[in-house]
Amino acid sequence: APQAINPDACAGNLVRRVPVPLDARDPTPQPPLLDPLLPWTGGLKVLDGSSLEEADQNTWISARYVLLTIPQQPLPQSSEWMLTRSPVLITGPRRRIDSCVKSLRAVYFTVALVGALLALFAGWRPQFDASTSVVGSWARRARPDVHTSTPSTDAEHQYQVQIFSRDPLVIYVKNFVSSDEIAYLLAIRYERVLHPPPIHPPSAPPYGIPGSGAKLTRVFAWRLGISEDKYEPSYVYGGHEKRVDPQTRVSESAFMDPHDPVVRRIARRAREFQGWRNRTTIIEPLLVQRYRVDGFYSYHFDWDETLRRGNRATTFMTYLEANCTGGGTNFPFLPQPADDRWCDVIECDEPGRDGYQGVIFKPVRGAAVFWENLHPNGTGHKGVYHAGLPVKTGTKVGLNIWSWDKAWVKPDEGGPTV
Ligand SMILES: O=C(O)CCC(=O)C(=O)O
Ligand SMILES: [Fe+2]
Repeated sequence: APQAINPDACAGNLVRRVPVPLDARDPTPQPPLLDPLLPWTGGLKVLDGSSLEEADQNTWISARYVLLTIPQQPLPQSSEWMLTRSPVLITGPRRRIDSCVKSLRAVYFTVALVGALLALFAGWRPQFDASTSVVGSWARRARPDVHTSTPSTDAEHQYQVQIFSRDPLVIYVKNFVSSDEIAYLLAIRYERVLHPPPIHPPSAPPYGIPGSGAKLTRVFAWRLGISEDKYEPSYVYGGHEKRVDPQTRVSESAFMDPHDPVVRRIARRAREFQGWRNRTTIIEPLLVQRYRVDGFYSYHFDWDETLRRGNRATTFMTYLEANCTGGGTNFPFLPQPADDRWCDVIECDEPGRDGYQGVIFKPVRGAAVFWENLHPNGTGHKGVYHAGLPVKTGTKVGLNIWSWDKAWVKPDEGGPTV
C-alpha cells in the first residue's frame, strides 16, 4: 500500500509533471493530463496492494507523464486513492522529497545561470558609450562600481589637474598620458586594408569606439615598431568635404585603432575625466597629429556651426612629443593669467609669445589642455578659438581626444537654451 504522505516534505501544493518512458506495449494515445488545479475527486483506483515501484513498472508505465503532487492536507492512508483522469500516479513521501530536491536544484541552477550571464554581460560592458545597446543597459544595472568609484576608476594612472579658465572651461592636465603610453602609441603601425580609413568631417557623425553603437573603424592595426605608413596629410573640413589645404593646416595625422587596449584606456580616462558627461557623448577615434618644421594649424573652432544634430562637445589637446621650438597652442581670446606660476606651461615672455595675442600653451610631453567647446545653452563658445602655431625646429606630435555629443541639437532648432 502507498505510504503516508508527508505534507511537510515540500510546502504547499507542489505539482510537477515528470516524463516517464512510453510503454512500447501500449502505444495507444494518452488522454490529456490531469489538470493540477482540479480537485481530487472521482476517477481511477491507483494501486491495488502493489508497491509504488511495482506500480511504476507494471501498472503505470504506459503513462506519458507522472503527476507528482503534495496536498496541503495529509491524505488518508488508503490504498484506494482516487483521481480524476488517468494516467496519473500519486507517489509516496520518499519520491515526493526527491522531486522537491530536484525542483529546488533546477531553481538554483536557473538562478546561477542567469547570474553568470549577467556577469558576462557586465564584463563585456563597453567603456565608452552604452547609451543605446541593450548589453550596455543590462551591464549598467549589474555594475554598481561605476557609481562607487567616483571620480576615477583609472587606478593605475595618476594625473594632475588645474582649472585654467572658467569661461570657457579650460583645464590644464599634467601627465594625462604616461611616458609608457606615449611610447606605445607612437609605435603603433597602421595598415589600411581594402578601404582607406573613413575620415569624418566634424559635420558628419563620427564613427566611434566599439560599444558606442557607431560604426567601427576600418583601420586594422598592429604593433610592429615605428612606422611611417600610418600617417597621411591632415585634412581641413568644410561642410561634408575634406581637403588638404596647406594655407590652413600642414601636418600628418593617423587615427588610432579603437580596439587597441591602450587607446581604449586613454579614451576611457578622457570619458571619466568628464564625469562621463551623459550617455549620448562618445569619444571619437583618437587622432595622432605630427607637425614637422613649419607645420601648423591655423585658427579654428573644434565645434562646427554648420551642424544641426551632433557636435563636438569637448577637446583634449594632448602632447605626445614636444621636441620642438614653436608649435604652441594659441587661444587668442583667452586672457593671460595674472599668476606667473603658469609660466612653466604657457609662454609668458617674448620671444616665446612671438607677438601672438592671448594664451599660448607650450607643448609639454604627456600634458593635455582640456576645454569645453559649447556653452551650456548649446551654442558654440567663441572663446575657444585656437591654433597650432608653426613649429620652428624639431617635431611636435599631438593627440586629439574629442568628445562628440550625439544628442546635441542646434539651439535654434530646439536644443538647450539656458
Ligand atoms: O596642434 C595644436 O596645437 C592644435 C591642434 C588642433 O587644434 C586640432 O587638431 O584641432
Ligand atoms: Fe583644434
